[in-house]
Amino acid sequence: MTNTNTSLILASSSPRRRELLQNLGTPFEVLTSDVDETTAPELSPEDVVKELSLRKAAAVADRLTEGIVLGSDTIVVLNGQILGKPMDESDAFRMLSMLQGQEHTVYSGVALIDVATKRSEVSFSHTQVKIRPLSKEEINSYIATREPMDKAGSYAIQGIGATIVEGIKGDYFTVVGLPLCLTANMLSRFGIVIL
Ligand SMILES: Cc1cn([C@H]2C[C@H](O)[C@@H](COP(=O)(O)OP(=O)(O)OP(=O)(O)O)O2)c(=O)[nH]c1=O
Repeated sequence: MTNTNTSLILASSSPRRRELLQNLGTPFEVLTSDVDETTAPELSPEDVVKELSLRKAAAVADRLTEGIVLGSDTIVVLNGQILGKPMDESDAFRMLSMLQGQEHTVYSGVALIDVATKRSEVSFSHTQVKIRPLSKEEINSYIATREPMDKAGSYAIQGIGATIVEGIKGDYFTVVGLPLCLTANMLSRFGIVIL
């Protein structure tokens, strides 16, 4: 049963998140806002993605009078170090050099805000990803495709980056940027029932 009376708003400029949310088959609008993505250095990875997901949802919810707003955030964590989106090509090279031959964890947060009641819920999911060993030439060729430039950790599992991922433990969609099983579960508590 799909509830079409409750309007869903995706607070994201990420084309990946839009495509991922379309998989659920429920209608939604996209609204974006600029939020400061800096967080306190002592925060754990799960608290970082939860805080930023809520911040993104709240920035859009503040402009509305009703609807359910969804915000999300994705980070890559290697040995306790958080890798966000690369600033430039040399930053992407630095990240991919660190990630190659290693296992890391991708965290994605999900926040929902009911604008009318101000009720909110925030959660996260994490997935382990193993990147195969890469030569400097391979890293440079990958950066030359431009694919790494707007992705957390400087790779995209759903693109050419699929050729550098040896395997994952956990939910694939968490790596791409929106944990769909978790999102559907949360949406059901806000009146948007997918199945
Ligand atoms: C690890 C990984 C990340 N990503 C992307 C998902 C996110 O778009 C991006 C992480 O940056 P985010 O800051 O989470 O999101 P965003 O700035 O792209 O979009 P918005 O804040 O407006 O919602 O990295 C992939 O597409 N594939 C991957 O394999």
